[in-house]
Formats: sequence, structure tokens, C-alpha cells
Amino acid sequence: MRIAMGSDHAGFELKERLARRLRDQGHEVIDVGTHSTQSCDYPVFGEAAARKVASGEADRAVLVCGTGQGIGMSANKVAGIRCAIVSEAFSARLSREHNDANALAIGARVVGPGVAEEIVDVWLATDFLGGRHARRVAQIDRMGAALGA
Ligand SMILES: O=C(CO)[C@H](O)[C@H](O)[C@H](O)COP(=O)(O)O
Repeated sequence: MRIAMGSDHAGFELKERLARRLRDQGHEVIDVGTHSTQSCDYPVFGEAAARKVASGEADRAVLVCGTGQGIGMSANKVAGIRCAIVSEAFSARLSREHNDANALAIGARVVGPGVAEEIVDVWLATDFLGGRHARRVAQIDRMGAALGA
């Protein structure tokens, strides 16, 4: 899978760890930064990674900031992005099965690296169930198109 990854300074170390692991698993990682722990602004990197997915250059995005909240909110402003902000594997799985999430945001100050790895593994391995969920996801996407968000 082609996975766009982005973080701010708070998420940098976890992003690096997750990126190494994803590459070891055979995924292509498209790292949009940041590239150090120097303080920076998460919207820049949330948007950049989300745009990779929206344009078709990446299949999914994995994002990390301190809580996952800010970078996830930023990604969700890009048309066509459904970013789930997740702290445990159950929500990660359901965000794929029910919501067809194409972006995942994790908080490096919220979960440890082992839980983060479990979240990413489950999220990447889980398929969208379609059916009634497809109708609801289409409603989300129509709202995004109509409202420009
Ligand atoms: O966006 C966030 C919170 O919603 C992230 O946790 C940021 O990483 C955090 O706000 C950065 O905070 P800092 O005090 O500038 O390190």
C-alpha cells in the first residue's frame, strides 16, 4: 500500500517508528514531514498528507501529533478525506468497517508505541463492509462536496 505519513514535532518520533515498521512490512511510505522535533504547526502536515490521498498519489494517510486531534481535524478539511482520530484498536477497526476511513490520526502523547502499532496494523488490515455503511459514507462525502469541507 502507498501510505502518506505526516506529523508535527510532538508526533515526529512515533511517525519515524511507524514509518520504519511500515516499510519493513513492504509498504511504500510517502513522508511529508516534519523531519525533526523542532516545534512546527500540525495543519501543514495534516493537509499535505491528506492531499496525497485526495490526489490518488497515496492510498491512505497515517498522521501523528500530540493528541491526534489537531492533525486529524486538519486532514478532514481536505475534500474526500475521512480521517479517524483513534486511541485503541476497536475504533480503528470500526473506522474502516463502517466509515471507510482513508486517513488515521494517532496521539503520540496519548498512546504508547505498542498500542500505536496495533492501531495501525488493525486499521490497514480491515476492509470496508459496504452495504448500509456505504449509504452513510456517501452522505458524508456529499456534505463535503456541498459545503466545501
Ligand atoms: O494538535 C494537537 C492538539 O490538538 C497536538 O497535540 C499538537 O501536537 C500540540 O498542540 C502541540 O503542542 P506544543 O505544546 O506546541 O508541543
